[in-house]
Amino acid sequence: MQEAKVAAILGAGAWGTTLAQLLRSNGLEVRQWSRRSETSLAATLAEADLWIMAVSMAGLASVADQVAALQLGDRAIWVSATKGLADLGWRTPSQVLSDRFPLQPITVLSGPNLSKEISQGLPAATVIASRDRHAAAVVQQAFASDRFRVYTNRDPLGTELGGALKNVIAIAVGVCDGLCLGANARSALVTRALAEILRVGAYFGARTETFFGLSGLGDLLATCTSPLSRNYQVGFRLAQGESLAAALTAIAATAEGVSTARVLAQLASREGLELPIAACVAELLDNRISPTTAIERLMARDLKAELVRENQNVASNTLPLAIAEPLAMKKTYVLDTNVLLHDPMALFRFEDNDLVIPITVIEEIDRFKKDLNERGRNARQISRLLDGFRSKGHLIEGITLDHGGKLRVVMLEKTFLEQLPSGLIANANDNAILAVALALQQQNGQPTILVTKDTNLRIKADATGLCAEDYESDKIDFSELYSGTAEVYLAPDQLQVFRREGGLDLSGEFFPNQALTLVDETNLSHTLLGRYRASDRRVVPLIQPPKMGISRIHARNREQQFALDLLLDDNIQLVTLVGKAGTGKTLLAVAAGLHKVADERHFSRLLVSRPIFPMGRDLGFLPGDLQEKLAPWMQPIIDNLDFILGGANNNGDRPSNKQQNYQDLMGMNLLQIEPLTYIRGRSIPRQFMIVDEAQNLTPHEIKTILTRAGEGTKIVLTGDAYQIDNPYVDASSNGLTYVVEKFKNEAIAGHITLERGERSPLAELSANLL
Ligand SMILES: NC(=O)C1=CN([C@@H]2O[C@H](COP(=O)(O)OP(=O)(O)OC[C@H]3O[C@@H](n4cnc5c(N)ncnc54)[C@H](O)[C@@H]3O)[C@@H](O)[C@H]2O)C=CC1
Ligand SMILES: O=C(CO)COP(=O)(O)O
Repeated sequence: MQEAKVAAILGAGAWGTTLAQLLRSNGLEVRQWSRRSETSLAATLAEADLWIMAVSMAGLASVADQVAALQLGDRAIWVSATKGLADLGWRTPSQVLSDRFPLQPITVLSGPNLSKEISQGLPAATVIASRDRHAAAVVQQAFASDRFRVYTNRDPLGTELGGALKNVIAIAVGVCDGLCLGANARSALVTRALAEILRVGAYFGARTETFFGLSGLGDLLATCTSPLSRNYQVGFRLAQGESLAAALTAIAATAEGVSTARVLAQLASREGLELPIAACVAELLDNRISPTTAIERLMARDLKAELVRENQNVASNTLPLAIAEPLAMKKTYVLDTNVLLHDPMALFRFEDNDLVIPITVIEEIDRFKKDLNERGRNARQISRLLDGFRSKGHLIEGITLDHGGKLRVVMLEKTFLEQLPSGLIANANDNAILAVALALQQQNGQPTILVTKDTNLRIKADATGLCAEDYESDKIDFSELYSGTAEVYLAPDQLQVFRREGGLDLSGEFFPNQALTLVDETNLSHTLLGRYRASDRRVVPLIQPPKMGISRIHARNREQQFALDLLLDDNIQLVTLVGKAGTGKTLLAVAAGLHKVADERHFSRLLVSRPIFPMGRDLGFLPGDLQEKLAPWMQPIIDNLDFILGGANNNGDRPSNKQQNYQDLMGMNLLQIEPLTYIRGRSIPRQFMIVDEAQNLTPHEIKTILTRAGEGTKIVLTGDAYQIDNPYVDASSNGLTYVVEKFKNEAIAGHITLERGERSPLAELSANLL
């Protein structure tokens, strides 16, 4: 891990100065700039490892523009320490930065951090949030000390929203305290404010959990309970009868809540979000209501329930009980054919909401019921389920599902089609489904949502004013996918113990078989590699491949070493390798499989398979026998086998005497290469099975394969979640992603995400850019 040595801080107010103090005491060279300083912006930023933005929101975009104009390259890591929300486009500070510096790593620093306490040396904790784990770790190291505890987080958006929104609430609480309304009122205000913050977070797509962390609840508590908060002081002074201008002059510093309240009021009125506290604060700041009226208005709101389940289609069982306004009404979800064909159990995943299946969907499902593939099986399962429901009543009238929602089949009426915009052809099935959903929306008192995996139908729905959603109940947040690796910082003597004793007890929280890089905390370039053994909570060394390599293949980077370790361990029955093209995932899997089958004879056969989805345009009719027809799809596997068996070394050089070829191995029954379709339905004992391109499978299809594993079989799933040819899955909903998440707690499974391309600089750049 790179270590930050020089930091440039933009902004010389209370926060910028405190951050400079923290970094200097950690031994970093710190340069500070403000709009009034003599040193130039360019000189401040040049060669610095960290660029820290600590100016007020009002100045952030213009300072960022000045930096961008300097064109200083994209090496430095940005740290955004500003807490606010831009009035144009409701952008957060880090989003304003990433608009201008798309190639630079961007991190957010936010938490309960009243600068005065920190500058006095009192203990505090904060969060460094970033999608870029490496950048977050560098910034974490730079700031962390025995009085400033730094946590990382992967939700910069939620982290920033928590920091920006609590400023508005601090003004409200300042008013409440200024009016001497007591502790009960203050607690009620802060708690209901959290509901408001959650609502804004949900609107922007931030993670709910983040708002219960340091940058959310933590900062809310700090700012709403300390008179050191400038925002709180503004509210307090307003309650005393001071004007806003007088209050701001008195505090002589930035109170971001003033502009953020106005931005939120705008957001609430334009987007229909219910943000009563922010709206009252905005009116109060603009002198449109008095402090007393603001409080009265909040108290006089409609009576309602406190806790509600978020009624959402999206993995709702994983959402905590959210403190949110009741969504009062049930929703009607109209299901498209592809949703049911993708997951017949979708019928049970919409909680107590009502479900509608247009008759066109039933007709479409009927067409697939004879298919001998996954889709056919799902079609038959839906028919069986619906047939079973008939015992509960007439489907046309609606039957009540176990969760309390109603399910009904709706006929297509002529009048429905007549309501479609004239540009849409009335006899297309998609449009018939759209017509039913639109008609229900008009008839229904409750919100109506079309659920479809067809992007174009969602666009059409949008264009006709109908709300549409993807079906997401089996989606995993791909950006949050478990990587299988972690870094652990240890004292030098612990590393010595690990080396000497072949293992070390570890106290942290790790997943079984997680690959660990043990870093010497006194010398970050000194590292050792190991794997976490959950049974006795120890990190143990990786399996050492023979000097000759595995089928003459050598790991070229750390992730490949981790992958080989999992592939070579016979106790691990399921290995998942995710990585873009050129990271070596298939090559390593095939090399390990050949080694295990041909050299160690641990498995009776290497079975390599991939689902058949044409890349790009379908090749159409192909001449030849079955093997010849399938050759284009299986060729990438054959290329890997040729590479290994041809004896090529990692540099592509081949020795003159050619080794066995893959046909010899097939002749000896040690190797089988088959499309996945032929493998279903079999039991697969004592085989080393590789399913390549597993990202093209649905979760259900992968389940079918894994449940076929016989005694002594090892299954390796490889794939690239960004290269999906199956139109009904995406990076988050495909079977490979699903398996990685579902198996991460299991001792018989291991996963590695390979990031580094090893094919060629061109292949690496193309995989990243295109
Ligand atoms: N003071 C604190 O305890 C903390 C503050 N923050 C955030 O850090 C940011 C800065 O806060 P403070 O340093 O406390 O405020 P401050 O009022 O003490 O300093 C503001 C800084 O921003 C600069 N600035 C303001 N308007 C500008 C413009 N139009 N163009 C260029 N520069 C401009 C000022 O020159 C000054 O350097 C705010 O977003 C605040 O919410 C975050 C955590 C803690
Ligand atoms: O963000 C802060 C504490 O975390 C500082 O709050 P004030 O800007 O209200 O002083």
